[in-house]
Amino acid sequence: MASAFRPQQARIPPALAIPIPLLTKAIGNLFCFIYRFKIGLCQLAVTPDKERNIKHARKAIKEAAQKGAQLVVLPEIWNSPYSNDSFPVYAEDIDAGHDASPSTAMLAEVSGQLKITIVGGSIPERCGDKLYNTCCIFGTDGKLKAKHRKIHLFDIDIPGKLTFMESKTFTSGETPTIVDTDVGRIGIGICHDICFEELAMIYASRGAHLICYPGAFNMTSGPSHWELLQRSRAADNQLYVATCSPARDAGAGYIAWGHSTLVGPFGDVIATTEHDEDIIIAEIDYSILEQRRTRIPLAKQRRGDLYRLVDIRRLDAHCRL
Ligand SMILES: O=C(O)CCC(=O)C(=O)O
Repeated sequence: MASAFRPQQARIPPALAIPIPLLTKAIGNLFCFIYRFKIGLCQLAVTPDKERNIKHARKAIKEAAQKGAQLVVLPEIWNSPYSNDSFPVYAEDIDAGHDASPSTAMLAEVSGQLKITIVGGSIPERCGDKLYNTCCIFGTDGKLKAKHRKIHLFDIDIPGKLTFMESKTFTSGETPTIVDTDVGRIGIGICHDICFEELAMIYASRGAHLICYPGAFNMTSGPSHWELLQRSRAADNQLYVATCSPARDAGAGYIAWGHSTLVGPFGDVIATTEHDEDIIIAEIDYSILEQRRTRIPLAKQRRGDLYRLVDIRRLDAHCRL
């Protein structure tokens, strides 16, 4: 989709056109992350066979890396069917080591082996007597960099259409998560977390370049809200937004909408897909963030004298703030 802001329409003096990208690249290098890279969004078919799901995800991650992706994102709940009956059965104790968590063991192994960053979708996590919907982020050294537990659980009741109560099994996470990686500063949300703009605003105020939302929207809210919310979070906050959904299985109890997408800081859809299995490979260029923020300086224009976002709790920050 074409961006609404075409370079030839810009009113920036020509003399500034070269220094801004150069300057921002230099700043990027200073903070030791890659400024321009490919992202891979693996829209995976998920089955009741956990072992198969893990093997299948591994294969997709390798394929994305072979196609040049330095950051790979997986879907929400990719190792288990999306159902309250399945979550306790498929849950893994992530903190108890690789034997107790074959799904994250695979992510650790493959991220280190391929030297890529992985935003590992989400899996049901068991911690004591609680279950969480948890995303693990792995660095290029294969180490777990951060863990995000879904903050806003998906409880919905639309009579005749969809009733789902995630809170029947999951406990909500208590901390927003922002992490410094080799591919920039990334804020993490899981699916319904995307509906809450305050979370995205906090990430933007803490310098996020990109927000990744593994998500499994459905046939009710998917058509009306999925793309709208991604574009809104990106345009409001002048950053990249990446989403990754499971592929649609029309026979499943919960039918995912699909349509994994990368949105740019202009609110423009850079790459997307339909509902079948797919691997999207697309380019991210952080110099565009500076361009956007310089041309429309929302941060400077914000009226802190009239309204203000209050950051009540400290972020679960795995970055240099
Ligand atoms: O917010 C929505 O409409 C969908 C959210 C969802 O499917 C989820 O959080 O799993």
